[in-house]
Formats: sequence, structure tokens, C-alpha cells
Amino acid sequence: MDLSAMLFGSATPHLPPRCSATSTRSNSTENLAIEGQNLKFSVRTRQGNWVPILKDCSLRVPSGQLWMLLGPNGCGKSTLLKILAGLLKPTGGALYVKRPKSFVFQNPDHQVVMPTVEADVSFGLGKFILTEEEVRHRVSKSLDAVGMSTYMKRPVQTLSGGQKQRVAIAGALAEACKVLLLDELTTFLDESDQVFNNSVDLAYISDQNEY
Ligand SMILES: Nc1ncnc2c1ncn2[C@@H]1O[C@H](COP(=O)(O)OP(=O)(O)OP(=O)(O)O)[C@@H](O)[C@H]1O
Repeated sequence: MDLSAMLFGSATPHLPPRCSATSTRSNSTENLAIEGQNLKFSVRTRQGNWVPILKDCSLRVPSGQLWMLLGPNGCGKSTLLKILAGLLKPTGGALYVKRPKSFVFQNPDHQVVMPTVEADVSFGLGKFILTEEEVRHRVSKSLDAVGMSTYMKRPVQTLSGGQKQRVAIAGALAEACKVLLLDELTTFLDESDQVFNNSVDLAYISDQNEY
């Protein structure tokens, strides 16, 4: 299936509706967070046939912007996001994604695994060499960014779906990700939470069905 989705940036939309996802802007000095050229993804059926899911998908996402990937059910939005996250390997094309990058799953129960909010947000920081003070600072700053600083000691099983999703986003921010990939951001978050302020040099890209 062709990706006939629409990409919206926080500045000028880069793509006309229902075209292949190709940006027309070309500026070699641009600080790009994501660049994909002619990405392809196919799956093999039990009968041994290859079924194309993405065909020649190209996109350029500058740093510091929020982009939304819009399109009808089944057009390939989640597949593209998983490729950008490195969870799926494209079967063709070239891809650059600035690191560190984080992927927030549609269902936060797949991601929020530790007993308390504080433990969950600090969980991913174990791979860095950080002082306890730095860990505390990052956890507190990222929970603040998602409006959850008063929930630090709360058991995660007492949180709503949207609160868990915010905790998952806080975990990604704590790791100082440069690219934040959000699968169906609106599943749990309310409207006011869907774009939150963060001054870091970060690109957000989210997939969303058209309404
Ligand atoms: N492993 C797979 N095997 C076979 N088909 C697949 C596989 N993964 C995805 N597809 C198909 O690829 C297409 C794109 O799926 P994808 O989940 O990326 O769509 P989407 O745009 O995110 O849809 P939705 O808006 O419903 O979440 C769908 O038709 C889906 O059935």
C-alpha cells in the first residue's frame, strides 16, 4: 500500500494532501532531525509473496518542530514511525534520524513498567553515567514538562491512561532525546496536553488518523 499520508510541520506544511510523502524543501544547511529518502517496507506472506506497505516514502523533518503524520487507517503511518524508531528495518531507501531518539507507544502499559512514577522516569537513565543528583534533576524537570511533578511518588497502576502516557513521554525527555516519536498521541492525552512546551532542540513526530 502506498503511504498517502500528510505530514504537517509546526511551520509550513511540507506536503500537499494525498501525495507521496516527499518534502519539496531542500536546504543543505538545515538542521535536520529526520531525513528519509525513498523508504520502502514490504512484508512476506506465508505463500512467499512480498506485499509492499511503504513505497518510496521520502521526508525531511527539521529540528525543533512538531510534525504530525496524517492519513486514513492502514496507509502506513505506524509502520513509518516504527521504521524511524528503528523497530522495523526498511527494505529499501536511506534513513537518517538524529540521536538519541525515543518512541512512545500508543498503549503506555507497554512502556510504563516500574512501580512508581519516579522509578519509571529514571529507569532509562541507568544506561548513562550520571550522579544521583543529576538523575533527580532530570526526572523532576521532565515530569514538570509534562505536568506530572506532583505525581512523582505515585504507584503507576493508580494513574489514568493519559497520565501513564505523560509518564512515558517524561521518560523519553529525561533521556534528552533529540527526536521524540509518538504513536497515536491523542489516544489518551487531552487536547491541552498534546503539545507541551519544551525548549530543547527536539523534533516531535506523531501519527494521527484523519478525522
Ligand atoms: N507484519 C505485517 N504483515 C502484513 N501486513 C502488515 C504488517 N504490518 C502492517 N501491515 C499492513 O500494512 C498496512 C499499514 O499498517 P499501519 O499499521 O502502518 O497503518 P496505520 O496507517 O498506522 O493504520 P491505523 O491508522 O489504522 O493505525 C495495513 O494494511 C496493515 O494491515
